[in-house]
Amino acid sequence: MEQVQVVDYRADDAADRFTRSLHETGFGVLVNHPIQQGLVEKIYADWLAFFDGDEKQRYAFSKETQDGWFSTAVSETAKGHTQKDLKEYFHIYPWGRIPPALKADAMAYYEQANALAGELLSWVERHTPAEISRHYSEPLSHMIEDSRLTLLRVLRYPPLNGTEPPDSLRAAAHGDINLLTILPAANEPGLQVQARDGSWLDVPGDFGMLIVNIGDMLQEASRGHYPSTQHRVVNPSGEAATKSRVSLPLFLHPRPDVVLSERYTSHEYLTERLRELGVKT
Ligand SMILES: O=C(O)CCC(=O)C(=O)O
Ligand SMILES: [Fe+2]
Repeated sequence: MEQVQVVDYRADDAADRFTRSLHETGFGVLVNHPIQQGLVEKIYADWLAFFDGDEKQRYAFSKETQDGWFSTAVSETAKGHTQKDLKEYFHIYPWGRIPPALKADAMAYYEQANALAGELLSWVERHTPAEISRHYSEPLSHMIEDSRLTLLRVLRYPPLNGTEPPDSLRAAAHGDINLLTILPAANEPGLQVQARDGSWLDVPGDFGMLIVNIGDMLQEASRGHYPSTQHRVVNPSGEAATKSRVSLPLFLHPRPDVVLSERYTSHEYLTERLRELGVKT
């Protein structure tokens, strides 16, 4: 496949190069973007401490609302896989439960990332061929306006101790469900994307970069023009296996009533996929 491009957000041709990378690989990476790296690093440090402590026990996730802490025992099994991922995570919604001491920074980040996402969606829209975009039921950036479902996930992949089931990965190969995902580079490597020939390539992820990928809902709405590419997080070995990995994806979700295609509204699509993941009844 073509390479995932690293694009300077401030360049004149940024929108063009970035959306071409999304079209060709499902991924694009930004540097010199407006998200504050200091805020990201503070969130990483504070949440690593949270996951190391006991307070998380009071935030067990709700199947109904999907907010709160998902322990390693309940974490997702990627579609088509049998082993659970080696991860725990916390789902943050502006209306949801969140430890009070962590709330202000998380909300500040949510606002910044959501604002940037709106702009990136308008880049995506502007660079969609007319024969595709005429099928969008509304402008893409409208689809996320006032959405209560856009989700900030703080992920913690614990150190490995050698007792992990064989074949289990930090995150098994999967496509994201939502429209677009915005992901600051994690504190440790491991994220890979699948090429058309089936091989796995490292996603550029120097500290400070911002990784963006297409989700299944945008693939559905764009009739495949923007592909939702399989990606995964591989297990570290040696010294790196003793370290936790933390990452912070924002999953942009449309309002539930948004029509994605003739087959699906966004609500129908999400419900079907959460059932498959085993986190909803
Ligand atoms: O942790 C990462 O780098 C990626 C996480 C991811 O792909 C996901 O949670 O959907
Ligand atoms: Fe993902």
